[in-house]
Amino acid sequence: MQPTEQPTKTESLKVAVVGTGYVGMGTAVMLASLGHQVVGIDIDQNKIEMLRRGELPIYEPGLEDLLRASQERLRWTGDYASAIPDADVIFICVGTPPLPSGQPNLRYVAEAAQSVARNLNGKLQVVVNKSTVPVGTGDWVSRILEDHALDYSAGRYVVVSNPEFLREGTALHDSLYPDRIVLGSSSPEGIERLRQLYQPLLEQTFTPPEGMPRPANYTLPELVTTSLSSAEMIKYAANAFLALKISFANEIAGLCECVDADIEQVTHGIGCDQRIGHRFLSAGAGWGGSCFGKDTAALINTGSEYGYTMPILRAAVEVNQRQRHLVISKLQRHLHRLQGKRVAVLGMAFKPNTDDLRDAPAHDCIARLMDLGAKVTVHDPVAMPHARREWAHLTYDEAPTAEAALRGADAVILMTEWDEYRALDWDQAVRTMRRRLIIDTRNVLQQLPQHSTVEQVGRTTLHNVPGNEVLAEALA
Ligand SMILES: NC(=O)c1ccc[n+]([C@@H]2O[C@H](COP(=O)([O-])OP(=O)(O)OC[C@H]3O[C@@H](n4cnc5c(N)ncnc54)[C@H](O)[C@@H]3O)[C@@H](O)[C@H]2O)c1
Ligand SMILES: O=c1ccn([C@@H]2O[C@H](COP(=O)(O)OP(=O)(O)O[C@H]3O[C@H](CO)[C@@H](O)[C@H](O)[C@H]3O)[C@@H](O)[C@H]2O)c(=O)[nH]1
Repeated sequence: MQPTEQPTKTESLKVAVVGTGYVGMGTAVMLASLGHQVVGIDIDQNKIEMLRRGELPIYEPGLEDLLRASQERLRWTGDYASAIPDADVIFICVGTPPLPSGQPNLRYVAEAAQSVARNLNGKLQVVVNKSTVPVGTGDWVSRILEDHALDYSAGRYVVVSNPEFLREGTALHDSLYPDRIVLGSSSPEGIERLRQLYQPLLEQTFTPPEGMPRPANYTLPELVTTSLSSAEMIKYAANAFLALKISFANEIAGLCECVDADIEQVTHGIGCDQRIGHRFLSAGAGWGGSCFGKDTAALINTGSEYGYTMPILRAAVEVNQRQRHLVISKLQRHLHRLQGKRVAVLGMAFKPNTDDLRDAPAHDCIARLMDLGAKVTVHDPVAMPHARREWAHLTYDEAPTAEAALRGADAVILMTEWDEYRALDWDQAVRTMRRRLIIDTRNVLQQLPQHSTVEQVGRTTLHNVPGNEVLAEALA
């Protein structure tokens, strides 16, 4: 490493981001917002065309405006040769979806690394792995670079693991205001270059983009530097712990239902202990999304490779599966046989503010309702078009609004806590239902609609306001 090759502290760096999914988009827009010159690369030409038009291929509130605002420092391409040779730092942000075995599919990482390798420029370039990958993958990526670089000279490029902790729906916010930045590498030069890249974040010297102010109580992020393998492990351990925390709340919620305690009161009470904290203790239909299921499976699988069992993590997964089934049990408790019953499902995305359907609890719920012969009507504020493609194997009717979904229904299952559903005039909406039964799997409803029965998670009370004859009949 020649000292002259290291960009100066204040210099804006040239960055290539490989993969323009949630993480690639978040990373690219964040780095452009910090003043770096960024090129995003994807093999999906449709995505590139959309991005060039200033349109987002993903749903993320507020991101489209910020994408347009940083347009002059951002460009998009499908051509590695036009992006990699110039880059000081290259981020690999491609998907690592689960294989049936639980192992993540590393095919996209391998292909991306090979394409990067063929376009390296022979000077010091830092290849950063941001995809979530099993421990040891960073070393493997180094070998791929060695094997495929046209002009390999040892030490000219280095690999750093920089795991990503953003959440979907708040990708850019989480990228700009992180709790920590983890950098794992055996290369001091690699760490130093990334420290320079992230300097505006670490010291919060950038001007917050419009519409995304710095949170009032925000404290500067910690820079955590580790070995490559520790950084890779930090990512999995963090997700596993969060999943575990939710599963723990769900397990306690089930017991609350047995003993007539209220999970909302219980989690508030335990969360006040700063050692525990309030976050990620919301009981509900269980966790889903593209990460928790995939990453817990991958960690358990890594354990198996070493003959090491992970009983706590296995239990967290088991509790999560049970939680999804409980939704239907609650419905059956009231409606018994579901054959021919009309059930409205509000919310398909795995959580609000995203159209991502990966491992969404709503999927299992709809599939089970279909198996049991129920007629399903769904509504989601943004995910329905996506579901037409992704969930073509499921049979359901779409409703244009939540109110329309409830009309004539024997029950409604609130699966995703979109604000729109919180704001719904429930009193009015339930009047159009055949039976006023609400399965609120996210404990959203604060006030009970008139003459209705509301089942929540971790709360035993059956809210049956007298006067609803149809409901009384159904319960008889
Ligand atoms: N989604 C999240 O919230 C999140 C958060 C933290 C970490 N992660 C991890 O980050 C990684 C990416 O996740 P994501 O949700 O952004 O994935 P994604 O599936 O949304 O996007 C991946 C993108 O990579 C592109 N791609 C695939 N192979 C390519 C190649 N050879 N060259 C260029 N582009 C290629 C795809 O076309 C796609 O656009 C995963 O490992 C994931 O576990 C995801
Ligand atoms: O108290 C809670 C919090 C979340 N969830 C559910 O947990 C899942 C995941 O939610 P969240 O963590 O907000 O979404 P993701 O975008 O999947 O983000 C997780 O996964 C990412 C990918 O690895 C990480 O980067 C993030 O740090 C990690 O929070 C969703 O189904 C939520 O409904 C609950 O049931 N209860």
